[in-house]
Parts: sequence; C-alpha cells; structure tokens
Amino acid sequence: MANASRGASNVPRERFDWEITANSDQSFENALEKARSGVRLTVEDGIELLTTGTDLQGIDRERKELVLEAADRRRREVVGEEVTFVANLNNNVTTACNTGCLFCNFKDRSDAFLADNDVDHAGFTKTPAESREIVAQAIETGIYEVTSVSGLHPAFALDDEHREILEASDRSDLNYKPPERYEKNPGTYCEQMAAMSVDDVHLHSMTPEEAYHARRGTPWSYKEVYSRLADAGLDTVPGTAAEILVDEVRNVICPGKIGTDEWVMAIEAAAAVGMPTTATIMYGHVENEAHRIHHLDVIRDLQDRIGSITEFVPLSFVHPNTPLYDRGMVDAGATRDEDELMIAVSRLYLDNIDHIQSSWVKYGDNHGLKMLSCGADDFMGTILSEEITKRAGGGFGEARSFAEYVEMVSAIGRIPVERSTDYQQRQRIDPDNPPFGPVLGPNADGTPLVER
Ligand SMILES: C[S@@+](CC[C@H](N)C(=O)[O-])C[C@H]1O[C@@H](n2cnc3c(N)ncnc32)[C@H](O)[C@@H]1O
Ligand SMILES: Nc1c(NC[C@H](O)[C@H](O)[C@H](O)CO)[nH]c(=O)[nH]c1=O
Ligand SMILES: N[C@@H](Cc1ccc(O)cc1)C(=O)O
Ligand code: SF4
Repeated sequence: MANASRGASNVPRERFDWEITANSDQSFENALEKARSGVRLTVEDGIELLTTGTDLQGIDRERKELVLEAADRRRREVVGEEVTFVANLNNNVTTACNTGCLFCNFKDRSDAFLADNDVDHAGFTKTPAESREIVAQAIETGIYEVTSVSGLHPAFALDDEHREILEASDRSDLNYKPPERYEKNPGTYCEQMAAMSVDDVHLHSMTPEEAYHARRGTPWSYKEVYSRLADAGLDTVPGTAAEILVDEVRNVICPGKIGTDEWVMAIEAAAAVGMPTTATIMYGHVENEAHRIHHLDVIRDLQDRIGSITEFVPLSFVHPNTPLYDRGMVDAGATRDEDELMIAVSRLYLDNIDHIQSSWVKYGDNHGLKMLSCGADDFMGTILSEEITKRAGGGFGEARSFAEYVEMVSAIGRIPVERSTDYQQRQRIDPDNPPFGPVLGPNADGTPLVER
C-alpha cells in the first residue's frame, strides 16, 4: 500500500506488558458491515474498527475514511444536522490534591497550601463565598450551567456531619486535615454546591472520584452522598475520573484513584437518585486500542442499565507538562487519525448514547469541527475559564463566544443550537439574525456572553 495512505498511531505498544492487547479474530470488513447495518458491535468488532484492521500495521487511511463515513451517517440518523453547545462556566474550586494521577498537572500537593508553609505554588482554593461571587457574575452574562470539578482537598468534607466523623477519627489513611490548618477554607462540598446554585443555575459537579472523597471514613453509600448533594443544589454529575475503565491501565496512570467497579457504582447511584450524568474516556497515553474498546463496553453496559448518560466525551490526553511524559512513559498524545477514529467508533459502539461531544479544549477549532463530521454532534460549551488542559500544556484557550460557535457551525453547513445540560431544552440560533447570546440560562436575554 502507498505510504500516503498510512496513518500513525502513538500507542506505546512495546513499553508495557499488558494482559489486554489489540488482537481479534474478526475481520475489518465484517466489523464495518455490522457497523453500517446498525448491528450491535462486539469488543472484537470495535478493535477492528479502531485499529482499521488488526491484519495491518498502523492506520490505513482508506479504511479509516470508511469508518468515519459510517459514523457520520449514524450521527445523522440519530440526531440529524443540529450541532449543540451549552452556555456554561467552569469554576474549579481548588487545585489541592494528593491523589497523584500521572496524567494530571492540574493538582498541587496540598501541603503547599498549609497556613504555616511559605512555599510558593501556583495553585488556588476558593471559599464558598468566592465561588458564589464568580458564579453570580457569570449568571449576569446569561450562562445556563456551572461545571465544577476540583482537586481532592484534604479539608473537604461532605457536610457538617461528615466533618465531625473525620475530626473524631484517628485514621491516617483518610487524607483529612482540618480547614483551620490551611490558608484558605474550601468549606464543605454541600456549602460549595449551595453557594454555586445562584438563581437556580444548573449545577454540574461531583465526579465519582469527588463523591468517593465526600464519603471517606463513613459507611454512607454513594446514593446517600449524591442525595445530600442534590438537596444542596447539585443537578447533574460529570462523568470524568473515568480515564480508562480497565484496572490494569488505572494501576499505571492513576493508582490512587477508585477502580472501575467503584466508578460504575457511583454513576449508578447518581442515576438512582434521579441525576443524569455524562461519561468520558481519557485516551491517547499508555493504553492500547483494546483498552479503549473495553472502556466503551463498560459504558454501553452501564447505559443499558441506567439510561441516564446524556453524552459521551472523548478527552484526548494533553501530554507536555505531565508526569507520564516527564518520566518517558509516553512520547506524545493521540495522533489526529486516532482522535478521529475514537470519535467515530464511540458513535458506532455506543448505540444507546445519543450525543457524542467534540471538545474544542482538546482538539482546537479546526480539528474539533472536523470531529462533527466523524460522528460527533455536540461542541461542548463556552466555559469562560479553563485550568486543567492549560496546566497540562494545551493551548486552545479558555472560552468560546456564541458568535464564534455560530460562525463555525454554519461554516460546515450545520445548524447551531443552544442546549441545556441534559439536552431537553434546545434553542436553534438563526445565523442571519445577530447578535447571538444565550437564552436558556436563568438570567439570559440573548446578550452576547463574551465579546471577542
Ligand atoms: C483534573 S480532574 C478534576 C476532578 C477530580 N479531581 C477527578 O479526578 O475526578 C478531571 C479530569 O480531567 C482530565 N484530565 C486531567 N489531566 C488531563 C490531561 N493531561 N489531558 C486530558 N485530560 C486530563 C481527567 O480525565 C480527569 O478525570
Ligand atoms: N465542560 C467541559 C470541559 N471543561 C474543560 C475542563 O476544564 C477540562 O479542561 C478538561 O476537559 C478535563 O479533561 N471540557 C470538555 O472537554 N467538555 C466539557 O463539557
Ligand atoms: N461534558 C462533560 C465533559 C467534561 C469534561 C471535563 C470536565 O472537567 C468537565 C466536563 C461533562 O460535563 O462531564
Ligand atoms: S485527576 Fe483529579 S484526582 Fe487525579 S491528581 Fe488530578 S485533580 Fe487529583
């Protein structure tokens, strides 16, 4: 085959001795035929599509185009020509975290935040009052949603009752220190939720990992934790902390995090108390294609049981400032070919999740737009502030305006639509009728969010 039609993959195949490898007895053609006709794909089918055939080395560009076409067609059948996005704000409460995930440069060791420590650090903690002020300002500009994900600050407790339990415990494994020991007090999770629920804005927060932190040292179930958080103002849950839901990979990239079963249990609990969730995969580091498909299989199975996953978000690993890269465990993140195939195979494999998100934070505008023709139909949100990808070395900025969204989406011949977090409310935007601003948020009146 000509060189021009070979694409690269950055999977560091020789560096890790995995139990699960990208092998299959299936043929690429057969898997493609199943994908085209809408038959539910097996793990082996998924591996064939994601690798463009295990019979060939590298990525075959002609085959890749066939997979992308099948996914684009499926997207059209499932959701049509609308491209959605949400008017939202990211408000990360604290970067203090001792979990030590090797792909993450968002966190700072929490000791640096102690009041009696004068080491310099670039991290931050917001009090509930500060979070409220930041949200209140964004609400005035018309946002619909606040997304809030944070480091696992040792002073965090779920609520006052949880704090009493933590204060009374002499277990050193609980990763708890009283808030008085720190320069800044993050309050309790419930206080943060209540503070951010300004004017009933939609609050999207408390990943399974954060929920785990919010129940440490107690016999409380995830259901108990999520129902207390819901009472405090939480509306929906971000399905991050998923990374790769295969434990042999988690043991390498995030040995301090909860395992696959526990992540699934937390999302099931959120569903049980009536809260929709999203689901993510963070791919393009040490894992191989078989791990990516096993992850999709865990998510599809879970969605068969709960039905409340609103969107699936492939998060392409951003490598430059991370321990994984510093330690030579990876040389780079996923290639563009791998990104396109990840979006396409997510669309084809997850036959029970309607929306696949293209993240401009991870892909940038041009590549992000391309993804909308590879199976994705959602283009994320305005976010207004971004710390996680920026600190990892990503360079695609911290906000998108509605004007930028309308221009980009119209340019590819699709229909721009403002959505609510759960996709239940949707508002088409007429590209011929500027100015463009959000209308779904509690204080939204169509005024542009950010002038750029
Ligand atoms: C930084 S954590 C914050 C919330 C909480 N500490 C947790 O782990 O659930 C949110 C997510 O950001 C993503 N993330 C972190 N570093 C990343 C990187 N370098 N590239 C891509 N995604 C990253 C991971 O998927 C992670 O679960
Ligand atoms: N709200 C969404 C974000 N927010 C950006 C995060 O701050 C973070 O940078 C990162 O994505 C974590 O890996 N990002 C999305 O990709 N999608 C969202 O809906
Ligand atoms: N839209 C997804 C993706 C997301 C990704 C990273 C985040 O930090 C937050 C959200 C969610 O809300 O779960
Ligand atoms: S991904 Fe989350 S838990 Fe892991 S180190 Fe980063 S902030 Fe902490």
